[in-house]
Amino acid sequence: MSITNFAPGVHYVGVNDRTTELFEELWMIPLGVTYNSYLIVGNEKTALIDTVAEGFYLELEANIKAVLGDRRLDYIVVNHMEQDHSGSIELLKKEYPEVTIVGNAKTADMLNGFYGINQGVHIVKDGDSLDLGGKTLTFYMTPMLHWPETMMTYLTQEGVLFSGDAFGCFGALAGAVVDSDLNPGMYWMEMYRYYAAIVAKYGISVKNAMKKLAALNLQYIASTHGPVWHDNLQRVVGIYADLAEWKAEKGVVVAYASMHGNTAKAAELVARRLAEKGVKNVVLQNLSNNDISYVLMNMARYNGIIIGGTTYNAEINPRVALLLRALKGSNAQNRIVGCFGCYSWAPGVTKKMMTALDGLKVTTLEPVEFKQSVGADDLSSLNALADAMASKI
Ligand SMILES: Cc1cc2nc3c(=O)[nH]c(=O)nc-3n(C[C@H](O)[C@H](O)[C@H](O)COP(=O)(O)O)c2cc1C
Repeated sequence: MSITNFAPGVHYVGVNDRTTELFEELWMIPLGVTYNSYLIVGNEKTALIDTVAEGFYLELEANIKAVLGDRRLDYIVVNHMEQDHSGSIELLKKEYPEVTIVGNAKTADMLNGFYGINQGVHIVKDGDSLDLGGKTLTFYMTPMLHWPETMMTYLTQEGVLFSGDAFGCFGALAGAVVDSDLNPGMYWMEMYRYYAAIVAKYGISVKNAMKKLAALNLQYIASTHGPVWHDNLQRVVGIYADLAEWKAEKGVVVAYASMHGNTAKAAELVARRLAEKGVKNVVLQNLSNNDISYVLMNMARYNGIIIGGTTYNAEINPRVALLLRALKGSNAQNRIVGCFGCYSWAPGVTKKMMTALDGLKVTTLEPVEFKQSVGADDLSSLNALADAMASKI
């Protein structure tokens, strides 16, 4: 077998994207991203598991043909309809007009809605199988991971779980595909960041999927983004399980936005006090030059969060507001949360900040608000905030 033919009859035919700046036009991907696609060659039939973003079609087609030669492509299995995975279906149908697309009823609705495809679609439901001749694919519905139609496909004979976006991570591949053939070190934080940005809201769906698939004999987890996991399979499952429970290490993320330096100064003072109280994992992040996914990554990793914001035209600083919305949207829980804010003529920003997090299952600390710059009294309040955080995490 070769480095891309990682199990009998299982071929990696995906692509690297090292040119897109923002994944989903939202999240920075300086280490790139992969769009994974897998070709299963059975004794009678062949099946492609997910495709790639449209812009990478020609590379996918070449990868497929390098394996199939003139052989037919019989099925395209669609685990996830997001365009970075479904984007090449239309072009593949032109190349292989007899191909059947396999998905669930929700997939069929999206195939029609996004691409006008409503012929040659085979609908599957939970537990259905497809026999390729010596290769059996079984389909498990795993909705809201992270769209309604997401499902996973299990190849029984080789124990490969094609998991869709679940267990995925940012980071392009450098030649090797399976973790046994590479140093996985760069992918761990990219996995936290991917989860925090894309999956965090759906921790329940992660837990439901894990319960449903618990009895499967997993030799490989082949997601749509990042390496295929084999040697580190249990570690990857453990990371996703911990993140789904919002389990965290002891540490504090201090994230702030400052226009003219006063809030920034307060953030540095809070970080210093946390360190003086023995907190070793302190991360200080300026929201003006940190992609928000890196802040969310640290908030998924550590159990303490302190957010500093200025008043901006009677509202929360827009960058802080965005972070608060993302944190609320990810259904963050099991966290100790504090905030500090500043103003020049109208107090009240910290009340707005804490209200933005209403409903989250988090422990909140007494907020600190100061006028214009940090005075002696403000410093003791900021120290008290840091002391309270240090004692609770
Ligand atoms: C564009 C702009 C809008 C502001 N709007 C308000 C406001 O509506 N109410 C208020 O009390 N202060 C307002 N301020 C003042 C700041 O909130 C205040 O000076 C704060 O200390 C700024 O912190 P910084 O030095 O970290 O930027 C505004 C400042 C700027 C630059």
